[in-house]
Amino acid sequence: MSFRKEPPHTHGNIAKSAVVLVNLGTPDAPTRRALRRYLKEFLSDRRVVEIPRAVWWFILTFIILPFRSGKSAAKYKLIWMREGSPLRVHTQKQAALLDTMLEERGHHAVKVAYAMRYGSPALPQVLDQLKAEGCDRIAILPAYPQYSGTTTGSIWDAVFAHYAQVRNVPELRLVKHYHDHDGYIDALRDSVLEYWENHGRGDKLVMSFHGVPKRTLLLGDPYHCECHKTARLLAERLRLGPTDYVVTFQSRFGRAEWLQPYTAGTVAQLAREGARRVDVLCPGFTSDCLETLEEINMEVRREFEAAGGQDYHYIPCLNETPAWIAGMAEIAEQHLIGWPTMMSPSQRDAEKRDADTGRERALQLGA
Ligand SMILES: C=CC1=C(C)c2cc3[nH]c(cc4nc(cc5[nH]c(cc1n2)c(C)c5CCC(=O)O)C(CCC(=O)O)=C4C)c(C)c3C=C
Ligand SMILES: [Fe+2]
Ligand SMILES: [Fe+2]
Repeated sequence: MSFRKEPPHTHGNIAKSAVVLVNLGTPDAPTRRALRRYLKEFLSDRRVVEIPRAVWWFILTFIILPFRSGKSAAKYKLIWMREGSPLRVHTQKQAALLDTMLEERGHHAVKVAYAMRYGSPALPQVLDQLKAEGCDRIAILPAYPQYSGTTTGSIWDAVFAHYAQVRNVPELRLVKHYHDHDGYIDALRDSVLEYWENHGRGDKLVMSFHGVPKRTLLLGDPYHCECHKTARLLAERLRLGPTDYVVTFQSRFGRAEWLQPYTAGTVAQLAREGARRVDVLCPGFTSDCLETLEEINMEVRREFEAAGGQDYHYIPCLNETPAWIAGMAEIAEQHLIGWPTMMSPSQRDAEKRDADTGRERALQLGA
């Protein structure tokens, strides 16, 4: 096996640190063609669909891609923003704001980049670019607060697969999860309280998380428990009683059983039981995306109204809210400990002078 082309090693380089905010990925355009490319990459990941490869290849190629690409493109068209897909727009803005926030907190020597697990900007390209810029310390921050093998585990696969081809591998830190981190829970609490202050409050708060097949829970994936812990902590912070909120799972894909209760069925049931108003929050998504803006704010709203519900409120994701940017900075800081992130430009110059002296010494020694 050959390795990727490595920039020549030079003595005296000051290693820079970087945080890479990694999200799922999204199509480049709301078109059938772009959806086909995106879904093919996403759904070919054996972390995402765990059925025998040959069987799945057949189903994906001849059933899912031909039928789903067009249907999904139509859904993306409904939520597409002037600047592009909401998921990418928010992730990009979050990364830029996190960069500024870390700078304000004194971390002058950290760069923040963003990447996608599927689609663009592709994680391997971003990691290559950071290497070219001299970043030799990389912290990977997934956009998923709760760990699941299907999401965070898959990001690790991509990171390891990339560095398996690299000779000079940077120092790495991987943020596994922050489902119970104060910075995240407090940001969620603030966003719900602000929403209630501006729009009043419903009979029930529905906390809807993206689902996964139930089988993954039975096989040891901690995702379900982490979602429930997030919900419990948020409910405590909001001083909710056990009947004031419900935890549900959305976005079922395929025919197998997924984590229950399902969001759409629960919301319709609440309407039938006489709830006039529900407020729906998606705490597992840190950026608004297809699954929140179309599925929750459009499809599930219709189900609630069809079942006799009157007043349906969707509470937006954390997106670029200042509390969440501060929360992300706290999470990042905890994982940057021990790295020289606070070096000021003058300290960097001094360090460089020392390093240059070291280089001269190395040259004398013939290194
Ligand atoms: C938040 C965590 C997520 C988990 C866990 C997750 C698991 C998972 N998803 C699918 C299938 C699809 N998901 C799709 C979109 C999508 N999924 C997440 C997040 C999680 N997925 C996000 C943020 C998005 C939105 C992306 C965007 O562009 O806005 C889609 C594509 C959309 C569609 O065609 O409906 C599919 C398909 C599986 C199978 C799975 C776990 C096994
Ligand atoms: Fe998904
Ligand atoms: Fe559990």
